[in-house]
Amino acid sequence: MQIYFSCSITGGRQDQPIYQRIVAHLQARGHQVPTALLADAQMEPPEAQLDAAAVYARDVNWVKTSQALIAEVSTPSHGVGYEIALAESLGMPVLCCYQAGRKVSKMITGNPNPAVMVRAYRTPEEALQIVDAFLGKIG
Ligand SMILES: O=c1[nH]c(=O)n([C@H]2C[C@H](O)[C@@H](COP(=O)(O)O)O2)cc1CO
Repeated sequence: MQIYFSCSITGGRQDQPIYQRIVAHLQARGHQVPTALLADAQMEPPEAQLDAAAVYARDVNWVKTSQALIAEVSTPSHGVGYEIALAESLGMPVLCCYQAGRKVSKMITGNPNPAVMVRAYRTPEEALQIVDAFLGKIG
């Protein structure tokens, strides 16, 4: 399926290695990830060439054409929060995962919607297990 992977850019890139692990895991399972480039360590130079309106239109279209959204929310990000709310409003299944011990907005952790799964992980391997559990639930 097509899965929108959402991760912090402007909010900070310190969690980039886990973004890449999650995207590689999804692709290895045969899923299409239109935002795969955003998980890349070298993401910033090409992406920075695009103007804001082009990024917004592209990403909203990618969310709308995806069957699920997976967000890594350890680092607070306006864009990630927006994308989560957009996917939720479209009735899509959403996974928000984050490293245990990180401070995550109560607007994420307090969401009672059963279609929005919020999970903490302790290791990258556990993050991938959570991704698999989410995929198993929606698949
Ligand atoms: O250059 C960009 N390209 C892009 O696709 N985004 C989208 C995808 C990410 O999941 C999310 C990151 O938002 P933020 O930049 O507020 O951390 O927004 C965000 C930016 C920069 O704001």
